Amino acid sequence: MTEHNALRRLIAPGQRAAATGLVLLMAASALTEGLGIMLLVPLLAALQPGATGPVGIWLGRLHVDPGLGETLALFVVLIALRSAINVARGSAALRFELGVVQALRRRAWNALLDADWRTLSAMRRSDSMSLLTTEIDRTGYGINQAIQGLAVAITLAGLGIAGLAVAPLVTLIGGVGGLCVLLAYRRMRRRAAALGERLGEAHAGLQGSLGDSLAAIRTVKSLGGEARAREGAFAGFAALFGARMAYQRDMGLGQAGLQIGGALVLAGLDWIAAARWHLGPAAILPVVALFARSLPLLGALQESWQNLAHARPAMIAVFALIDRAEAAHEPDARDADAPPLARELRLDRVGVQFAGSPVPALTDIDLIVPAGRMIALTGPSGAGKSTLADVFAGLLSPDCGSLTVDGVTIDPALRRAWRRRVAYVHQDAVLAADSLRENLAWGLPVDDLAIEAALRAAAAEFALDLPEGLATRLGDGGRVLSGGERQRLALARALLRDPALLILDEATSALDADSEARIVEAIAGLKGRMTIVVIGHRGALLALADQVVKLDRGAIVAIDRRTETG
Ligand SMILES: Nc1ncnc2c1ncn2[C@@H]1O[C@H](COP(=O)(O)OP(=O)(O)OP(=O)(O)O)[C@@H](O)[C@H]1O
Repeated sequence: MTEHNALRRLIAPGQRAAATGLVLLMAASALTEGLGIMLLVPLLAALQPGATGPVGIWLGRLHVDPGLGETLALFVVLIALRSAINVARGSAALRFELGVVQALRRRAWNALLDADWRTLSAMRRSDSMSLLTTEIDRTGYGINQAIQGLAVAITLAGLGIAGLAVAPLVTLIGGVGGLCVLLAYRRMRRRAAALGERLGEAHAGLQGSLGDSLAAIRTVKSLGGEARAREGAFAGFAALFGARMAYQRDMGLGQAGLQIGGALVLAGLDWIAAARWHLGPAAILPVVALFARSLPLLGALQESWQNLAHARPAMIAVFALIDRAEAAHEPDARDADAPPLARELRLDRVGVQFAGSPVPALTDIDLIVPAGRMIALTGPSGAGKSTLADVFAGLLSPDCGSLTVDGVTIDPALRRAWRRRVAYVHQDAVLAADSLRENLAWGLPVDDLAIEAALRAAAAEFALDLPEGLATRLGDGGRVLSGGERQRLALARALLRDPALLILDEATSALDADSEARIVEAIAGLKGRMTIVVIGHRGALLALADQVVKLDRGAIVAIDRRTETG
């Protein structure tokens, strides 16, 4: 993807008007700058009568002969106007940049939230984090540099026009020289892109290493893994340091070359203009002013372009994430309604194979779960229990075969609607750094009475005794709960959704005997009110099930029917 393509994708149609306004402000600023340089001619003429130049000749033809006072006053007005335009340009540029970044973040986050589970589960969390945070920030920086580069290019064009009026030949030579310099720096911009890629990798690596260590900080400490965690993070810090320094060195060298080369060209041109062409001060001084102003601008243009090239890999990576997630978009299903699970849940010849895996996770699964019954999935680790539960939950669409509810196939258009009827309690109950009430309601409009009833049904009454009740803050920095307490809260959260299908993945794995007995009792109370799928090896839960389905290597190897399920 070229800079141009990346930028075109960045500027959403809604932001085109803002972009046009910004370019107009830049043009106005450049115009005042060019006029300022042109004013040097009447100023010099007022100071030294008889000094002319093309501008002086034009003014003569127009019968305009401003005096010193008028010229100086015009100067001040022009500078004041330019300052006002630049203030407006600065805030318009920032608003535009932040608008683009915000739109990009929203789009990327929406794309991730709406992507199907198979795609999401194959993504590395730290990569997505790095893209959503640092890489989008770098993209914003790239936009900022593109804006600055454009402003500089427009100013240079304004100065060029003024130069053509003041000293056409010298300006033409200078302009061609400037273009050659920009072309000569192409290799440097390519290097900047390569270093930008290195910086992106360093960011992602560091985020991965820090994220992994922080997520497992308990294990790190209990297994004495601090040295390993330190080494991993320090290697990430060093990679980041190296990538930043290498780029800075390149930038410094590039700018030094440009300044030295520019000074040589300026000196040469001035010498030719004075010694060979015998031009007077009215012609030479504006040219000197023009070059003295243009040279740093040329440097700034090259710098912005180089910075843009450096940020380009981040833009490409962000768009790759968006494209991947958008390609896996699940249909909205806001208006769709899934069957209520009044009769049965059925799997017909279901098969699942994950990308990159040589063997299928599930093969030829035929299973019927009558509504209101409870089945347990058992089998050795890796047998496919969680994968099968994901298919039941409508998280994973099978590669072959079908999931039907009351005879209706849950196709991609119905998958989200079906998930609204399902509550899934996972092995690791996730609690956010928020109040107990928010953690349970999770956006659902439920009152405190409903929350208390769900807590009781999930054998989680302990939560009602917390000093601040439902307002107690949990999670990071909040109240620390035991694994068993967290799982019971997760069950309460699931029950609040009044699901037609409740799936419990190793829901009692973190519980002590007493808590397990309480949760088993809670689940026994739920039997008949909803259809329940449990994954687990524990005897007490298995004893509750109407069917125990044993899986091995992705296939059903035995079904033990405890009650009449037909
Ligand atoms: N997102 C994924 N990508 C690739 N392979 C996967 C993915 N999820 C699961 N698998 C593979 O599919 C197989 C079944 O995994 P699954 O998690 O369903 O087993 P399980 O019976 O639930 O195991 P456990 O009891 O250890 O949780 C395993 O070989 C696993 O490595």
